[in-house]
Amino acid sequence: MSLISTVIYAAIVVVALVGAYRLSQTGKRDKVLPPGPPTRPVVGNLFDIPPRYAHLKFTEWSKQYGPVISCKLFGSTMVVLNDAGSVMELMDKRSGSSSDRAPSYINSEFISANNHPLLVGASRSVLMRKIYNTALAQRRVPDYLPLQNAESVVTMRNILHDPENFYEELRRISCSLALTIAFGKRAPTFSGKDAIGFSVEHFYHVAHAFNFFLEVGAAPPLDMFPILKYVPAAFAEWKGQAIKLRQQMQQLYHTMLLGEVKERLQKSQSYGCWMESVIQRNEASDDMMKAWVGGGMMEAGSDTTSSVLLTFVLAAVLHPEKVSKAQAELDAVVGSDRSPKFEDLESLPYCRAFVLEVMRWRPILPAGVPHMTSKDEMYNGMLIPAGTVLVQNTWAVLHDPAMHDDPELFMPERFLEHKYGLKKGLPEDPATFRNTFGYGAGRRICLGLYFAENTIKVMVAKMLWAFNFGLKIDTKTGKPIPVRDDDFHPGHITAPEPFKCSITPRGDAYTRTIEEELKEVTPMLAQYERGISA
Ligand code: HEM
Repeated sequence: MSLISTVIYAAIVVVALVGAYRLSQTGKRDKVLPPGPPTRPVVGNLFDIPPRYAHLKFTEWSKQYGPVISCKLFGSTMVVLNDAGSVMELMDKRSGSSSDRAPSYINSEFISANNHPLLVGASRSVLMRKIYNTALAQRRVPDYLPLQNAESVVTMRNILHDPENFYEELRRISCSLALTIAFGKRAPTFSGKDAIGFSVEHFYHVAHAFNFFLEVGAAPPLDMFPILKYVPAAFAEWKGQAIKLRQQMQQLYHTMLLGEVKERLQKSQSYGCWMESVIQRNEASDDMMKAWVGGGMMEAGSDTTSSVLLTFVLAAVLHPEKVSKAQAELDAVVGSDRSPKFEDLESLPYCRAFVLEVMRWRPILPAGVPHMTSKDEMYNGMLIPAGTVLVQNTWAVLHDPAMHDDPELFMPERFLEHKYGLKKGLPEDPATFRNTFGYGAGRRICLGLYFAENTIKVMVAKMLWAFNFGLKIDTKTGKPIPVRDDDFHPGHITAPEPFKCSITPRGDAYTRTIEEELKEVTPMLAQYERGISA
């Protein structure tokens, strides 16, 4: 063997050994990282994280390894924060370095061209958040109270007439409110199409398809193995699905919704809605961004609010004794001649506590929306490297037995005894806890928080005032149909799986008031019914 071939041979051996060593280290947890479940070579903890209810697994691990745990997914690191202290320190206080999002190849290259407000990186999110704040800032949201009140009256009336349809109705109102603010028109029914062909049903169909597509397993792990991007379309089913979804979303957000507003402005007409000002102020970089700003408001606002309202119905069905307490309060403060309004909430502490407990008991984004760190951070002697996916385990924070008595129990009373629903004696200091963990953290905290809170408070107060809730009786067996308190559908936004229940008016006086109030709000809502075909 010549000297040259010996050198080449030796080099090949070295490269192979280095490669083998690197591969054997892939998926391994470095000692400086937060602790976590044992890793496997190469894949790390990939197969330990269940695709369904991952937040429960993280909570279980946190009992074994401590409140801050890490998981390895091939070469990437994920850190899960399971208590209030670590979320407030790392995500709230140090939000300058924890407000990025992990890149998603499918979203940026195929679907939204990096325009989805929830998924954009930290720097682009600054512009998007500025645009959203022109509609959703705390000082703006009182403007929407008359609309929220009127739509809630419609919902009470629709449930009164068709109680079995409560699931669709709660989805309708949540979507209709976002639609009205953004595009200046309402959606009076779930399935009906308006003049441009928009329907709530179709909107949820497309939004759910997008959510499911981004879930682990729906497409190959392209962000971890970029080489998979180059697999020809004939062998990669996901490419065809992604292209179809992009077409559907562009048709809905760009052609239909944005197109309608632009056409109106070209004719010098105006509904005075937020998207008109987004177009006129021209802050968004291009039309695609404008379309996603509008569509994103609908997406971020509809499924979330409706999931909380559906969770409320579930809690009300399972806890009639708590409903009775709220009704006693409502009868004393409001009576039956009118339904409660937002202004009454000041005098309705039990109803407010009911809302807070619904959101604590079953948070609808139990594992939040993951952030990504942009620089190394140390926390209690552990390293959280730049590029770590940071998960706020909202479920664990709100079910922490060190903070909450009997966290699994539905007990609005805990919020009467303590501002944050914590154990007696724990401080009521805003530096140690807050009631908004369900809305995320730091610089990426939900932009619709104030608006959503008002919708939920008004709706919950009105529903508690109007209806009794209970189990449905099976007409064949004469027995109540059981309802589970833990049957929530998978996905990062979760809601109770459809369930049967009985929702009945509390009496004739309440029914009469609902019908009367419907007449009062109808003219106000009519202004948002332009362009709605029969
Ligand atoms: C109860 C209802 C709602 C809940 C529980 C909720 C929860 C959340 C959560 C957990 C996030 C991610 C925060 C983070 O990354 O830390 C988020 C983001 C967001 N939410 Fe909400 N949300 C609700 C309603 C709404 C509504 C009604 C709107 C608009 C009308 C809205 C608009 C947004 C937007 C635009 C973002 C993206 C913020 C960003 O990534 O910078 N949300 N929401």
